[in-house]
Amino acid sequence: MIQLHDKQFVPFISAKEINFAIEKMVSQIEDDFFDETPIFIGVLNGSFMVVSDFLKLYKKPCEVSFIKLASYEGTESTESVKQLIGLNQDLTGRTVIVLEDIIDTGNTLEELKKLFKSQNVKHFKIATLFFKPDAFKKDLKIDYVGIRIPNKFIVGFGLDYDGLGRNLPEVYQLKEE
Ligand SMILES: O=P(O)(O)OC[C@H]1O[C@H](OP(=O)(O)OP(=O)(O)O)[C@H](O)[C@@H]1O
Ligand SMILES: Nc1nc2[nH]cnc2c(=O)[nH]1
Repeated sequence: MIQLHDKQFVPFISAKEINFAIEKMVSQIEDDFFDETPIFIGVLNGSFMVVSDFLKLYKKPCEVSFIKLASYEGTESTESVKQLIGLNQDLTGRTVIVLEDIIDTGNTLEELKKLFKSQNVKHFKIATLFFKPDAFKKDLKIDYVGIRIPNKFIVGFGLDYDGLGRNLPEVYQLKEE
């Protein structure tokens, strides 16, 4: 068990399971886009670890860039997604694959779809390491999912609780009171 600020968390997903899920996503995307040079877009802050591990395993030509969006405060979604750093690159005609650490309510995903709609890309795909199907409220497609998880707050592997926990190499779940 670990303590971050006022809350306790229990081990949930090991580093090995995470690596296995990322390997699976890499091989699906390599197969689907073997004749393209995709540009992977990480959504900061949370995605930095999944982007890093994903790219180390991706063996075909590719590019990477980041945008910064945020909606979560404490352990709750705020419903309003703020764009803190935008796109600074022409994506016309490109294959764009967004890499997310987690899709929860889908508010961030909806904002991402809006953001990229006007960009005239060739393909636009969404890949997420973690997905909470029971929290997802949108009628939007998610193209690649690493691990489906229950609707409970998690930390580690890039995900934080009020700033702490992003550096943990495995994932922990909020302990029931
Ligand atoms: O589906 P949603 O309910 O929108 O949740 C998903 C978003 O929540 C997290 O970001 P957060 O807003 O916590 O910002 P951070 O990445 O800087 O921690 C995560 O990185 C996703 O972008
Ligand atoms: N740390 C963290 N951030 C999130 N953003 C959306 N869902 C979550 C979650 O379960 N944990």
